Amino acid sequence: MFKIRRNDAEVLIIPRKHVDELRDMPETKLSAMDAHIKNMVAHYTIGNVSLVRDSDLHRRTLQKKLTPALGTLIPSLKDELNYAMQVEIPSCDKDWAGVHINDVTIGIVARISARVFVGPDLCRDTKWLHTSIHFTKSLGMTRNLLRLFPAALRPVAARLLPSYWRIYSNLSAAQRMICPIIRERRAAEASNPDYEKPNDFLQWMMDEARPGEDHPNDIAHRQLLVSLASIHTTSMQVSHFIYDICSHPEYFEPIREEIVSVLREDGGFKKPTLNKLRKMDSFLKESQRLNPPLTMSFQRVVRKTLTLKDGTTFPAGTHFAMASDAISHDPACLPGGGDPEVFDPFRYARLREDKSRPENANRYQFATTDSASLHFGHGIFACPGRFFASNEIKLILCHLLMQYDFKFPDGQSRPDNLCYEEASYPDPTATVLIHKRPVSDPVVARILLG
Ligand code: HEM
Repeated sequence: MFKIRRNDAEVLIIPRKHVDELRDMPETKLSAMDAHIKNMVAHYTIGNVSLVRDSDLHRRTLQKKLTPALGTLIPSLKDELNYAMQVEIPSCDKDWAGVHINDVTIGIVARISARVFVGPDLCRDTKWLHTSIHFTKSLGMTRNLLRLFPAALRPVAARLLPSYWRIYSNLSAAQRMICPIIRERRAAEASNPDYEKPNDFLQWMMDEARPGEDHPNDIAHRQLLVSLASIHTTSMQVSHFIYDICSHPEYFEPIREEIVSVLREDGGFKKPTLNKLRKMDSFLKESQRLNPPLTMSFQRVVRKTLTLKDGTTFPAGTHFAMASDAISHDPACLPGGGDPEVFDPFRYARLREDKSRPENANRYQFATTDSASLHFGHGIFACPGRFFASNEIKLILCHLLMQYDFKFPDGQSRPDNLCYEEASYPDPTATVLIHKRPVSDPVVARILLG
């Protein structure tokens, strides 16, 4: 056990052996949200901290409404994806085009997520797309800068940062766009017994909201917080995948063969289709293992002094985390053995297909967490959007990989990731070359393009 000193806080790194005892401890004892609030410097970046501290409306809605609806969302995600690819990918039919792939993936993810979050009209509104993307950028920048200042100076420092003011102008813009929609929907529901409610995350939050959680301004703010939690995390994963497959081009064919075989077998994107893409799932997990979004995860703040079974005591207020990146590089934590420094994208697929271990079939998936795989967190406060993220990423990759070839420009290799404190990002300035390819299988072409 050791402490690391971040610019703004001391974080205790605890051993992996404790994670199973801690994973399901209730918020009253151990708080994931208190850690998020500290990490986000939320008194400045969110402002109304009680929105997230005293209510879990968006987490509840993700778990109770979004995840169970995943199978039914594929047609609208796919529809928006075809449109998003036309808008976000430059023309490259005749020749290779250079792109900053991270810009492309942010654009695509923001658009298709918005289709599910706010419905078919607002998701094509460039003002909404700009607001949801730039809210995250401004908030991230403000958080990083404010972490450099002692708490006493933050009230002054925040007001000197243009990014701080941008957070609140993005929030006002979101409220101006979302609040009238909420009011219209409520009025329609109250006045028309045959009113059919829209099937989007905004509506699910409206339905799920308890008294005190239902003010339109707060729902709009939450909608931005869900964008914050989802757009950049998901698009970074797609960018890492593209960087990794360009570094290991021998994997294009096996992944494409799997897509063709699964789509032909199912005749389209049916409910189980994306789960059948085991090689792609394994590639994603390996890519995340070596390029995690955070080097330390499972961050929690102890609310009441806590004594574990082995006598270890954490005083109230302790902020701890697991060294999730170091764990990913520990040979003892690598399922199936092997060298953790080697990029072996099908290592998890092989484990799942091992007929002598039928219990493995549903383990080691991209979206599953365990004490050795902590990049979505773990336990009751693990990322509630990870199943949606996994589906969305696979759908995007099926379309991108079947319709485009990718490679690095001559002489360029995988760009190093950028790091700031515990956060790590794919280099947004690296260029990838992209070229349209024909989808030769007619069944797959109809499914993807239809
Ligand atoms: C590859 C993409 C993603 C990654 C790597 C990721 C990672 C994480 C991690 C590490 C946490 C903290 C978990 C913990 O402390 O145990 C988290 C929390 C969270 N994630 Fe994700 N996430 C992703 C996508 C998404 C998406 C798509 C959504 C929404 C649709 C989402 C919504 C959230 C929310 C709301 C929380 C805070 C949970 C709370 O309220 O306690 N995430 N995520």
